[in-house]
Amino acid sequence: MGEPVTWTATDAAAHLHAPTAGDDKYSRGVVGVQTGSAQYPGAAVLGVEAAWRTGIGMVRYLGAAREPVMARRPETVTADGRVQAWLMGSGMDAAALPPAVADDLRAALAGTLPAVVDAGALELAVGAAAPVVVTPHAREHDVLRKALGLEPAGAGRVAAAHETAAALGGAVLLKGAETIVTTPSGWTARVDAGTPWLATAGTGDVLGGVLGAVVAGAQARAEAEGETLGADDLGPLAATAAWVHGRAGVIAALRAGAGMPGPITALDVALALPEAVAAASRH
Ligand SMILES: NC(=O)C1=CN([C@@H]2O[C@H](COP(=O)(O)OP(=O)(O)OC[C@H]3O[C@@H](n4cnc5c(N)ncnc54)[C@H](OP(=O)(O)O)[C@@H]3O)[C@@H](O)[C@H]2O)[C@@H](O)CC1
Ligand SMILES: Nc1ncnc2c1ncn2[C@@H]1O[C@H](COP(=O)(O)OP(=O)(O)O)[C@@H](O)[C@H]1O
Repeated sequence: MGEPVTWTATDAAAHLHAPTAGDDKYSRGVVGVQTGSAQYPGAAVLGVEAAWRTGIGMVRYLGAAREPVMARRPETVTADGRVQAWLMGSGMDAAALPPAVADDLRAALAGTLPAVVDAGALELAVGAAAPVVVTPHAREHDVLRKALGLEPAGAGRVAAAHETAAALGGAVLLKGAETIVTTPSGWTARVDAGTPWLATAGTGDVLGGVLGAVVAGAQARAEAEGETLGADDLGPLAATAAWVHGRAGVIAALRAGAGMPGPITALDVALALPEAVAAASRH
């Protein structure tokens, strides 16, 4: 494992791309979203909102929470079709995945398109053919490690996250006050751009949407060059998403407290994403 880099605004800016005159909605990337459930419809709304507000050509929502998603974001497309990356698992309970949903997730993970795998889909990432980036919090990390035959992580978060990435053959974004991102080859970053006000329900679902949009955009650019993303490419993209999410949390908290950090909701974070993206682009 290499020495962890500290991810900065300049690093994030290098992985965020404003549209140009030559772009159209497809060239900017389409993210296919399989999130939410009857139990957790809100997670789907939050991830879709976040993907749109990070900047993306199209969000294709194919999960079980179409009604609330469309009520909030009518620009979302619910028809099946081509995508450049998948976002899956937020707002799903692994123990209660309907068989048809599990089949759809497995089919996506058996393909070649990059996938952002969160919450209820994490264990399905084990053995995936697709390049994956998983986004566990501490407890989900231990559940994933168990599925990989590893012991609980303990205190050494960086080493443990890398061990998980190597065993999985995928990138790992380990959430917490400090976010760790690491890839199978050993590339590792620390991202500490946020605020403890982010410790509120649904902010992880927002992060999933940010990362889905960033990965779909990068895959669209790779495809235009006749290339495709691999698991190691997903590390810097994940660190960028964590930076943007953290900065959006700070912007939202300062807005909520009229200049001093104040309490925020996950939707506040999603609404602050355009300013966070613009803040990175200034570097
Ligand atoms: N509006 C919506 O639709 C929302 C939907 N959501 C969706 O809900 C689903 C379940 O997600 P969840 O992570 O909240 O798992 P849940 O089964 O409640 O917790 C089980 C136990 O895990 C632990 N634990 C939890 N967090 C931890 C952490 N950060 N770091 C360490 N440990 C942590 C804690 O155990 P303890 O530490 O208390 O023993 C807790 O009792 C998932 O699909 C998600 O996307 C949420 O995003 C919220 C908004
Ligand atoms: N104390 C903290 N300081 C900074 N960021 C935090 C803190 N606690 C949590 N976060 C961030 O908030 C988000 C929480 O995600 P997650 O645990 O998945 O919550 P949820 O499942 O409710 O969406 C992550 O991006 C995490 O890094």
